[in-house]
Amino acid sequence: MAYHLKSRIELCGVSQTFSQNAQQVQLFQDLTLTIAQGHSYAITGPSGSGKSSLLMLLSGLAQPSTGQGYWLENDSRRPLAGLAKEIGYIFQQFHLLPELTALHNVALPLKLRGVKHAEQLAKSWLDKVGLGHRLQHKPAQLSGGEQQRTAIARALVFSPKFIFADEPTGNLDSQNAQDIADLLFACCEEQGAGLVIVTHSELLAARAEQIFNLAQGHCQLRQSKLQEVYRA
Ligand SMILES: Nc1ncnc2c1ncn2[C@@H]1O[C@H](COP(=O)(O)OP(=O)(O)OP(=O)(O)O)[C@@H](O)[C@H]1O
Repeated sequence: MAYHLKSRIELCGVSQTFSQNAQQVQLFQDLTLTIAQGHSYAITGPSGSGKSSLLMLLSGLAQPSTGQGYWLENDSRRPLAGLAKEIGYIFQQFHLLPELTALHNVALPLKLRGVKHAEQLAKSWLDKVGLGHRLQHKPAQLSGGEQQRTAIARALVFSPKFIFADEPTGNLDSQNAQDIADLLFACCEEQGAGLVIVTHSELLAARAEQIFNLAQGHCQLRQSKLQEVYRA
């Protein structure tokens, strides 16, 4: 795939500060990072170092305290907030809609995009994540791992350009974890999605083309199998 055809996400000189108990906590400062469609990335680091917060910034779901995030496509450079319809996000806490069945949770992003046969497609994705027998169950009637797999099906069902996954295998046994990792990396390799995974699992991180480590406010490239280097 040619360099200029890929969408990219750039964070330029980004800082994130939170107010906690009347104190300012700075998670990271002057962070610059680029990710590209069709490639896979893992973010590792100690608990509380800001990995989930960084994922929210990269996806445009949160705004940095200072600095800018951009979405570059062809010759255009747009604010990251405009990326919302193009991304699949797997939240650490799943965020399934409690009143909807698994089938309707997964069909919802398709319906919002006006896709025909949304429920049929949603069913095929629930089959892929091994939940073909849980279509009519609501989130409260599903185990933690089943909720996680439903959330993964919901994030992948509309072939997003970028997939952001916060601890996507955290609640799964080793066989399910491997199956879900296979599915995520297949979306990256076969459908050309960009994939960013936050994980404590070295096994999962090792499958990504680049591994970043976030610690004490700094994000360092730990390992790279990429030929092309993207710079913000
Ligand atoms: N909206 C917010 N308001 C205030 N503090 C926040 C907010 N979001 C995150 N934080 C704080 O930022 C720090 C980093 O949180 P974050 O969830 O990004 O870390 P993490 O590296 O993903 O952790 P873990 O590996 O335990 O999931 C935590 O101390 C958290 O309390």
